[in-house]
Amino acid sequence: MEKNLQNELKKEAAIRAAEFVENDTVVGLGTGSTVKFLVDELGRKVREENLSFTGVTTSKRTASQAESLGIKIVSLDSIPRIDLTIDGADQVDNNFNGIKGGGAALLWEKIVATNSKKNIWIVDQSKLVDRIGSFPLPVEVIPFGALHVLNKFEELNLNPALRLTENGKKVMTDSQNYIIDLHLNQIIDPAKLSNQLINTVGVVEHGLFLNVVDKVVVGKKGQPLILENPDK
Ligand SMILES: O=C[C@H](O)[C@H](O)[C@H](O)COP(=O)(O)O
Repeated sequence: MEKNLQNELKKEAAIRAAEFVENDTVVGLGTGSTVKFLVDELGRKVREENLSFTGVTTSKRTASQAESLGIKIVSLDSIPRIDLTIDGADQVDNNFNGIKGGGAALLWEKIVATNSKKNIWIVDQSKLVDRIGSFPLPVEVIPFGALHVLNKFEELNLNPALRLTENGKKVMTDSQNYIIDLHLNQIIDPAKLSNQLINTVGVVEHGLFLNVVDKVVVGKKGQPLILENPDK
């Protein structure tokens, strides 16, 4: 999909999802280019429509954008619950399984998501797929011994690659860990892979988000589509 159109559709989904944010609630704010549009829109609503909510963020990037727009941000441990989290995703299948972490924020995103009463994802239509996996699956690993974890993944034919910045430095997450991307093409059994990964010593978390999302707002030509997860 052409970049400008994709951005337009991301923005459309984000603006539609912002309507789900209610006054006096605690809202988890995800990370990424789609969420950036969401945070802009929520900032506008705070300024122009007196929207009042408390935000919990899933990355330092989102926290600084939100605060610069006048959105009140608190730490996760200072609140008893999150009412709703809105986040992006890299791919979503028909069973509402998703891959997240393209922006290296998967660990905080999963912690915030699993402590939220409701989760909404905002995506453009190009991210809806029959089977997830053509987007590389991010795995967050502890730096100590990371190359041994990489070798184990290699032996399991998971096609791992340590994520590097454009300057060739290792990407560091907000928790100071590394990211290994698994180039799998397709994931036949997401639950099995999820168990396998999380049981590998050195792995902190992975980007398979299974049975997490309640609603997906899809930006598509015409008007956004809202998909409800029947299993939630
Ligand atoms: O780590 C990043 C997150 O999981 C993002 O939500 C995901 O990568 C989607 O990002 P974007 O909205 O930039 O496509």
